[in-house]
Amino acid sequence: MATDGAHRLKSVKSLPVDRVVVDDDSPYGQSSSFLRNDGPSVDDEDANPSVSPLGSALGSWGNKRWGDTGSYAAKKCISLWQWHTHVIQKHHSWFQSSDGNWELAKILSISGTESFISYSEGKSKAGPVLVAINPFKKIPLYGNDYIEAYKSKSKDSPHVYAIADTAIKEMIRDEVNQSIVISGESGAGKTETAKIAMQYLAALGGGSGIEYEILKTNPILEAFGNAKTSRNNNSSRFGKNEMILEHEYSFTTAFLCSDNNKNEYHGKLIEIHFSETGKISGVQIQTFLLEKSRVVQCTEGERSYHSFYQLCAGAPPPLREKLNLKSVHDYKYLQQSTCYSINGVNDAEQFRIESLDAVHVSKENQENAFTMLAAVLWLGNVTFSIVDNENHVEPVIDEALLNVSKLIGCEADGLKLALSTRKMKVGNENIVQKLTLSQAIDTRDALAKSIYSCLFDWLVEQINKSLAAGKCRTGRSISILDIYGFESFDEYIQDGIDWAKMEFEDNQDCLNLFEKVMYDTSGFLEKNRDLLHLDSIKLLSSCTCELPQAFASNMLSSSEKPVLGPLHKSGGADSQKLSVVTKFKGQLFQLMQRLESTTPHFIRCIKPNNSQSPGVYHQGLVLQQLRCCGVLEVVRISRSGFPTRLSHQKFARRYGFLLLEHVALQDPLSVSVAILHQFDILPEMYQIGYTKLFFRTGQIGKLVDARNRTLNVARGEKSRKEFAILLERHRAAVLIQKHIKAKIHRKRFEDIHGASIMLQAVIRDCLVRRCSGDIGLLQFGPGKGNQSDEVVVKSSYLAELQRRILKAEAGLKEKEEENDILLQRLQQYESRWSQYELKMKSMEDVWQKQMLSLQSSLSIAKKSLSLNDSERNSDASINTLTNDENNPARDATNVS
Ligand SMILES: Nc1ncnc2c1ncn2[C@@H]1O[C@H](COP(=O)(O)OP(=O)(O)OP(=O)(O)O)[C@@H](O)[C@H]1O
Repeated sequence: MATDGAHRLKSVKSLPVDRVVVDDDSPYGQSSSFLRNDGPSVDDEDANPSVSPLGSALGSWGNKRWGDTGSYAAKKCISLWQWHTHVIQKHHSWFQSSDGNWELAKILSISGTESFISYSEGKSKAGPVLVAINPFKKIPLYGNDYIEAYKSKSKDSPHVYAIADTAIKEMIRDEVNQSIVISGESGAGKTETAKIAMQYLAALGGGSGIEYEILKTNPILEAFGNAKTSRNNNSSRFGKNEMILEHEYSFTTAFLCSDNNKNEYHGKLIEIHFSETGKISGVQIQTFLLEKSRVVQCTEGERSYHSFYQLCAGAPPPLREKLNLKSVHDYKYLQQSTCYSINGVNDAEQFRIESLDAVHVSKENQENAFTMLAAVLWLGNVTFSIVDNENHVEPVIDEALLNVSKLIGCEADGLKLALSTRKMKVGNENIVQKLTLSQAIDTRDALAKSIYSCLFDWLVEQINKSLAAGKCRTGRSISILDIYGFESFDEYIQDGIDWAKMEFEDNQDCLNLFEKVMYDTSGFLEKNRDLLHLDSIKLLSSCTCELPQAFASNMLSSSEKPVLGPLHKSGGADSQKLSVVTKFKGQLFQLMQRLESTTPHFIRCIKPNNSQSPGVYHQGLVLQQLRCCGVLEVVRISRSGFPTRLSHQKFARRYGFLLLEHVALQDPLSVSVAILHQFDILPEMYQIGYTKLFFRTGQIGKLVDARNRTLNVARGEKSRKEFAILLERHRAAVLIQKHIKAKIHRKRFEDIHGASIMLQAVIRDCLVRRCSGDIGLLQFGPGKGNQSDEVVVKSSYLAELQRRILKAEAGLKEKEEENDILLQRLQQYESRWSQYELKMKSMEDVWQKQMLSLQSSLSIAKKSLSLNDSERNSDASINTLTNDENNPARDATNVS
């Protein structure tokens, strides 16, 4: 899905110069005009039915400003494609070539109704919305290498990873919760995209092992919440809203107008919590109404929930025996559609209890859950026989009825009564009303639907308990939602912002119409009346099995809540007023509340064909989705609203240090205003609220860049200081070394010198004594001296000589040892010295790099300054669509 080509709105190959006549049937404009409004438009009120010829259209573009600072105010009526084209280059446009395909091309010249164009390589980003086309096959664009590439920013092409990366980085940087809103029609790839986003977040925020458990929630939710539909073999029946598809404004209106019989809204919100260190600390899953009707009825070619088929095919023999499981062909709820299998899917293999193990659902609870699945299947086989001439019925006591009562743990008679009678209070009297066949079938099906949906909710609750964020929770989270979000005005109003300055197409009228109108619920809402009568709830609460009891108590407690729910005790006129609309509104309100505090990022999934085939691209279908999906709406809202919001405190704290004059002691509002002035932010580009500052798309980018640059300079300053200290140390070390070396050498010299002198003295002494002995002999003469005395003198002299020699040798040895020690010290000093040298070298490298990066940021800043100047004087709006770091437009993702 996220190939480069896939993320382009359309991949275009280079073709030779061609000659085309602008097609009157262009989906981007119905005549040769580029200003026809035949799709989602920037501003409908400017739609001009009197079309302009191509030449003048181009001419008029040349005078328009579509940059960040001008486009919000410009009122033009151009189609999405034209808009993109225009953003790329004003002389580019989309043309239909002879093979019927639409290609981006450069207009070389125009002659009358003919234009000479050159097809070119087209790259078009859809601003704050990532457009992801489902490839319907595995593509090598995911996994660790890609995660690393996006993490290190060595890749920045549009990708789900890029969106997830931005979300996680903005969460940490801004300390604001983020949301990734994934929308698209059934089969467009929302579920897969959500998984890919989760994969990235798990890789970046993983480490504790919880990321593995989080990823394991997907197979569980898919088994119990997904089913094969005509549009998607693995369609989430809790994570989608088929009604959006047909109506672009909002799902609220779409819901009303839908001709889809299911009339059920589905949704899923996965909230991933992070610890202070940016690691995942837990997850919270919120699912909205499950498509319950699928449990008891599904249309031709579709299937019920995967869990039923997986259980029947994959349950091990002991479990099979315990639940008295049969083949899928034997269950009436599954028989209706005559579709039992999915091409290429082995249901037995999909029966994977290790996922339940991974999220710590106990073996006992796993078996309880499978028992409920079997009970639902057997309920569908319960039949009725007419017992009187008023068409009243009673369930047939057969294998099905007995199995149900055994599986849920109730008496067969109790079940029989609950399915065929209804206790009512008329006045002060309690009466028992027998049910007709259709009423009994409704009651049976309502019980089956309730058991299944309660089971689903219970499973989600188990997952949430198991993966709840513990003490490490910081309150920061990224929510992944596969449904639309839209701008809320409440925040503007609360902050005193004049939101009349924003040109929104408000659908409040639709909402109002939708709410204050009284609907006749019979017929329209018939299928949504999952009314479970008190008798059935009482039956469940009387069951001996744990789960039915828990379901009953949940249903009773939710029925006591003031918000209208699916359950009404009376089952009378009041419950008829109960509408899906009310339920939907409550859910929507909660969702909006939750999302309002987040910075949203949008991914729009596109289905390239309806046959779920790889390599097949239906232009019309894609165009229709682009038109209906609201991509343009999101872009428009993000550009016309004030999507970037920061409290005065936060803004002052973050950017205050950039101020040239010292205003640190002033209040945050004054600091904020001073910053805005210093950076020449045009007054129409922001609004100052009571508590927050509101910025139009792209404005904050300038400040972010300045902040980063200044912080980089500060980092350079720090390195310089460190370098100076090291240099000083280095010099000191050299000096010390010099002195030590000199001292060592001097000492060595003195020692050797001393030893030599001593040796010389000893030898001289020896020689002198030898001479003096001879003289003595001569002097005393033989008669005067005594021979033995002479021997004594000589031997004592020799002994003295030896003693002195030994002493001199010992002295020498001692000196040598001292020398060794000194040499060792010298070596130590030398090795320390080389370490210092290495450190110095690396510091020099760092220093060099920092100098280079500073130089390059300086030149970028200079360039962007000169670009900004030239942008102000031209209509270039190219930058507004890119999410480039240096591009202010990246803030466009901050749409609420
Ligand atoms: N990125 C992808 N790579 C490969 N195949 C994909 C990708 N995205 C979607 N698909 C294929 O398309 C099918 C439908 O996708 P997915 O179930 O995510 O659609 P969806 O929009 O969630 O539909 P629904 O609203 O019905 O639940 C998937 O089962 C898968 O076969």
